[in-house]
Amino acid sequence: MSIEFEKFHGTGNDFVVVDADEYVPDRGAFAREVCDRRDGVRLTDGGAADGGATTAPTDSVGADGALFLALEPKFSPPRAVMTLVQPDGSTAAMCGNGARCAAKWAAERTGADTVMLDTQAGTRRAEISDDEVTIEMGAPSFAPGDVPLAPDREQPLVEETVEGVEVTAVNTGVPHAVAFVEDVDEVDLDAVAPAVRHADAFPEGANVTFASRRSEAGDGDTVAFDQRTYERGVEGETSACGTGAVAIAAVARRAGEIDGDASVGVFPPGGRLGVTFRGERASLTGPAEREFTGEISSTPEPRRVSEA
Ligand SMILES: N[C@H](CCC[C@H](N)C(=O)O)C(=O)O
Repeated sequence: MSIEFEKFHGTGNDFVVVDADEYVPDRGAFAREVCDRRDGVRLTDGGAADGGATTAPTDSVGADGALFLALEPKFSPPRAVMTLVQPDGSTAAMCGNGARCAAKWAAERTGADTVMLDTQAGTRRAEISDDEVTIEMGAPSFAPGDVPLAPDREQPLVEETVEGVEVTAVNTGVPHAVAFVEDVDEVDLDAVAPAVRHADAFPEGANVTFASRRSEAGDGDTVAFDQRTYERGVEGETSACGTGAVAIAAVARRAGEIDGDASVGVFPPGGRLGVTFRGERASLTGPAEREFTGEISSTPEPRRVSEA
């Protein structure tokens, strides 16, 4: 049994997108398999033909996650239920770049330029233009129960040292530990981030995001930051992370470093993301592109519990 997929990326954060109507009995096993950068997604013959492929990789390309999308086209605007299953088989409640890809996917199928996405972090409205998607990201929360922090914790975790790194904890749909440093490129992410990601302070783990302020902003931004994020579930650095970009802006805002209505440019290795706020609610803007389509020839069947 083969499964059709479309490969998208949002600022280099890349996803295998699968219509929820496809028969995938074990999504965790599927994601583990297709996201593998050594043995994961391959194009089958003809896979590029119907997708207007811009690239046709012959080798495995892997992905940062598998997005399962259940389209409900009868609503106006159309809706889609989004589930992100990560390379380790876990699900994440929200993904800013994945949501922008999901919105683009739904827009291509329906012709709509506004799409409502139902995520585990809430319903998010997305506006799609030719090359960019803007998505509502809700109000970032520093509340201990929302991040979440350890159950006995009553105060937000702000500028505290966790495993040797000074971080502030915020939930922007998923938990992030944000550290401001002089130069993100000087950080040995694989050396320092895993301990923070697994720290007792974060009972459900955390994505670990480093940021440094650029001396000058461009592109109409009031302020700009460089970003590098080590992601839970990927267990490594990704080329971009949308919830992380919002987390940087939210922490800088809380610290009084930027004005409430600032237009914030965030630069992960994969490009530029824009973050703005209306009141406490954030929006995220950036490119979302379909790269190619393909088929995966088989999907792992669910394992019996005794084999797991
Ligand atoms: N890359 C995503 C975030 C995924 C978060 C996930 N790694 C987790 O919380 O476990 C983004 O663009 O926002």
